[in-house]
Amino acid sequence: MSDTRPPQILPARKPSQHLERYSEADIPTERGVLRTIVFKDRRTAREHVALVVGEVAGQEGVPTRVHSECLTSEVFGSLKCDCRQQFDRALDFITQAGCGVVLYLRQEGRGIGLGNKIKAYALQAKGYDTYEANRQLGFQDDLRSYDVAAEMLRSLDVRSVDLMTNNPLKIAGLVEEGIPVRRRIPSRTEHNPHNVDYLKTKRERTGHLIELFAEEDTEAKVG
Ligand SMILES: Nc1nc2c(ncn2[C@@H]2O[C@H](COP(=O)(O)OP(=O)(O)OP(=O)(O)O)[C@@H](O)[C@H]2O)c(=O)[nH]1
Ligand SMILES: [Zn+2]
Repeated sequence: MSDTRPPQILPARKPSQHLERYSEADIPTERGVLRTIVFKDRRTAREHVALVVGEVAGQEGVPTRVHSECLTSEVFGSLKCDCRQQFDRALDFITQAGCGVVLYLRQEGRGIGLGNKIKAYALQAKGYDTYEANRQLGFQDDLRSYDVAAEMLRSLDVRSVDLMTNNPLKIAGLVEEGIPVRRRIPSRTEHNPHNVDYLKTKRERTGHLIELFAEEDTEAKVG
């Protein structure tokens, strides 16, 4: 039977006046070479980064992670969240596939900033969960937006993405900004005594599609 639905017309988008593609270079890393492209947001002066492997321009279904900065886990080794694991998994994936993009967005603490995230952690130590702590500080649960990510992907001429995430709101956010998401690649997360409540809260309150694995499971599988 023929499809009688009208063709889907996507709104024409003007090139961004806010985002400048500022600099790029190849960086050798322990996983291989990452093409590193820095974008500057003129509104906020924030520098966002695209890490690119292989040829992504004009491609459909490019393996992509849209990652939000988490200094505490990525640099300090905090066990309170799963951000570093997700970031490492994404870099593993694109370097092993020989193709893909990891966007590193400077929206620390789901957009509230580092200082406020640490205030939220202090409240969590008193028993508030991750979202209640944000509310206590006068913030919404999640202040992130995906317009910058969409602009970066358009600048790279990525046509559609296979998105590495467990967060349905992230998929919806990108689609809303005009980036077709062909499918979701689940991001495996191991829990520990410090992050298990955080992960369960994300699953219950914002519908994160998290399958919880104990660290021992992974060790058993890897070992
Ligand atoms: N405000 C606040 N931010 C947190 C907390 N724990 C982690 N974050 C931040 O949450 C963000 C996590 O972002 P993502 O890695 O994109 O994770 P996500 O939205 O859960 O989705 P996926 O990882 O894609 O499944 C980072 O910016 C962290 O700094 C917390 O307890 N409070
Ligand atoms: Zn984190």
